Amino acid sequence: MLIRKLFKFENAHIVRNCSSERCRTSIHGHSYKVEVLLEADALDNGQMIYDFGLMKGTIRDVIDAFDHAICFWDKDDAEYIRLCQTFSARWISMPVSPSAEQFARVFFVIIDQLLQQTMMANGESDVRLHSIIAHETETGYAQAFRHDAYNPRMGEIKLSDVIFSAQCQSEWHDPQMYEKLLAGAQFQNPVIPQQIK
Ligand SMILES: Nc1nc2c(c(=O)[nH]1)N=C([C@H](O)[C@H](O)COP(=O)(O)OP(=O)(O)OP(=O)(O)O)CN2
Repeated sequence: MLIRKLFKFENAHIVRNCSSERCRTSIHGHSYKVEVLLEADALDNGQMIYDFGLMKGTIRDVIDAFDHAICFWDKDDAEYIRLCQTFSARWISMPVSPSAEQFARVFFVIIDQLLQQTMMANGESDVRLHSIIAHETETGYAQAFRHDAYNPRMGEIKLSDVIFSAQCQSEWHDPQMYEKLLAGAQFQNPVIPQQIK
């Protein structure tokens, strides 16, 4: 079974080398919608795949870091990158260009690792990330599945190569969250008392 939770953020970018002239030559923004799809073959103690409320912890934090931020490809022009970092407190450096396709892949890799390092505490047995859908506009989206996220032909995404500005990190519930993710630390879901056994 699949469940889906929708997140939203506003973000600015430029996508180098693409066919659409406006897109490759001018900084512009989108109201993104990101769908996180989880799957499992069993239910937890609340008879859910994964409580939607749990997705409002580290998963929401990491997506919300992109809100009101500018994203750039770390291979972009050095002067452009310097100016982004100078004039925007909120920026994210990515190892791939910020197309809808790559946003979907980047979110997949980060959220997949977050889930792997999360200590489940309510009977979730095999919850796993199914896919990420990144809607760039009302009419266009990209959906990344596991084989896309880790496909070297689409560019390797190492977690350590996704860099969040200090301002982006400061608004997380735990500003050290990404450092902990990189270090392999565990994230503990809340343990709740069972009302009916
Ligand atoms: N496959 C992709 N194609 C395009 C992407 C992308 O990320 N993946 N991105 C862009 C631009 O960012 C552009 O702003 C969005 O393109 P488009 O859908 O053409 O935007 P419109 O606002 O013109 O959409 P309409 O709903 O058709 O008016 C380009 N392509």
